[in-house]
Amino acid sequence: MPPHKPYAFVTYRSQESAQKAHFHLNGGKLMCGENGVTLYLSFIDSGSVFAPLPDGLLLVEDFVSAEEEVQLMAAIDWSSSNDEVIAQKALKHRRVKHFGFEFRYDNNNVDKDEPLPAGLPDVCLPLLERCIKDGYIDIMPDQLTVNQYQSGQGIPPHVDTHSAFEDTLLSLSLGARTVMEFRHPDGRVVPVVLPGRSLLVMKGESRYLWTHGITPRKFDMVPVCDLKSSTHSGHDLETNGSLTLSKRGTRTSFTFRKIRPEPCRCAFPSACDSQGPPAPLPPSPPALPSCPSDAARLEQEFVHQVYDAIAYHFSSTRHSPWPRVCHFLSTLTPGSVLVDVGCGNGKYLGVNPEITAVGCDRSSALVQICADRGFNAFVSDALSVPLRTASCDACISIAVIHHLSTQERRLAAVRELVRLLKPGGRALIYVWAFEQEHNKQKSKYLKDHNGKQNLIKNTSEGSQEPCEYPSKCSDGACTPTDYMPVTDGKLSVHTNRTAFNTQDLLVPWHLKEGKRQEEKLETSPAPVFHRFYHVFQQGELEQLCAQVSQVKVLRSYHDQGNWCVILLKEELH
Ligand SMILES: O=C(O)CCC(=O)C(=O)O
Ligand SMILES: [Fe+2]
Ligand SMILES: [Zn+2]
Repeated sequence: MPPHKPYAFVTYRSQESAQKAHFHLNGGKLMCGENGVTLYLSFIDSGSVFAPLPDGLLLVEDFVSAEEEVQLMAAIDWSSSNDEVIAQKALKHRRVKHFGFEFRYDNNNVDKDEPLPAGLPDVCLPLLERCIKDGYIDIMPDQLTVNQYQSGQGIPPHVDTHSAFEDTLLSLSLGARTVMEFRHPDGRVVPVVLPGRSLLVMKGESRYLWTHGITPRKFDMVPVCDLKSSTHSGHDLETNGSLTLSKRGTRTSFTFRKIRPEPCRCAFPSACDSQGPPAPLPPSPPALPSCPSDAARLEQEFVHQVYDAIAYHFSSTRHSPWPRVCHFLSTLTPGSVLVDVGCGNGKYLGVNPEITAVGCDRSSALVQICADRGFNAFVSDALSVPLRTASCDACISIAVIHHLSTQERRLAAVRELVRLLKPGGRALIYVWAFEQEHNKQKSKYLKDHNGKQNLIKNTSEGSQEPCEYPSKCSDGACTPTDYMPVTDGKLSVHTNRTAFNTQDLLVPWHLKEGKRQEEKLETSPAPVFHRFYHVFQQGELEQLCAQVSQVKVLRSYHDQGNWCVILLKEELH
């Protein structure tokens, strides 16, 4: 049982006995004291802990002796603040010192023309020579970053900038054991136990494609065999496959890197800043999905990956909460539990301070932005939210369900929202409307659209993406069949500020990057990403909700280019 955590891990010898325990214990009452407690069980896959290391990753245990460890630690003077000599930064999560070149966390790069006066400390040279002799690296590193983590501190998942450093990264761990997580873009996670005095060599795929990071926490779950001294080898029967907790202490790491003089030419362009962002235009637009796995793939590529890539820019265009959503939130009674499914940057999570608001989003980059703003948010798919049935007084899902690519999945998303609601609870859903003009009123965006300036903007506050009202639709005579996907079955790419002529489409997002990238813009155009949308026709959202049992549509309305419903979950009789 991790200290101060309200849960425990239990390991079973076989899957059958684990299933049996789950069946008999989950939801059961345990009498203790007057009230008793309810047990909730869920399966945790410990498989990843025993997964093979990512390609190109090598862990060399006992790379330095205990004496060398002492010498290396002593060589770092944390009290000095002489920025002329070495760049020292007190980062929120850990202490950092740079030698050779400063690594700048504002642009994630190094000033290659401005070496620091102090090169690598002399004590490092013997062990670097050993690295060359043993074949861990080919060239002598010229940059060193020393990180010091107290128990509970960490470093966010990242790939060391390709254009800044050559292939091989060496990370020497000193002091306390910790766990570093490697994540592949396909979702695989491999925790790697780093004992003190070990050397981690990251090359190839593990360096270029997988992110590495240390989750800030005070205890790690580690295989029992990793706690034994390295002289005791062999996984005996008792401990084979068992996990235990390892308490974190202070860990100091020396990361040695070689500055890269030329742009990176690695074989992983999707993660390579030298080789630009992924193909700006889909070479061949995808077709509407014909099976569930196609649908999931389409959304993965044309929704999830895009939001992760544009998260910061997207968030900077989403600051004002929409008034009618705020009004809904203000009607919730104090103490209500609200979940915002697809919460984006969390702009609705703080609107009503008298309720408990929790957000979730598919994009971990957006969830990170929520966390940075002090909101409760977690990564989750809208089709499977890890919250208990009937646990929420209210749900909102604003501009989310239109990103699902089949009717079944949009229906499943509504069902999932309703599942979360307590009987008597209410849900508010917004989806982007095919009709951008309602009751002869253009959406706010269209009214605001009066100059070239707006043309480069992706969005305006109060409305979704630009769309001029389709002239042939203005009499309301269009039927759904007029707007089926285009000819060859491929999705069409929507041209901003032109009429929708189909309900299923790809909407471009022109990434406007930060200052550093603006400089780059002079030579290369802003990258364009494409998001899948299914824009809803009048009545379609209500029809969808009508298929869900135990819920009724309290109200439906058009708000600034969106169709909206408020649902009420009925009491069971
Ligand atoms: O602490 C470590 O081993 C890794 C540090 C790291 O990833 C970095 O500074 O880029
Ligand atoms: Fe790193
Ligand atoms: Zn690269």
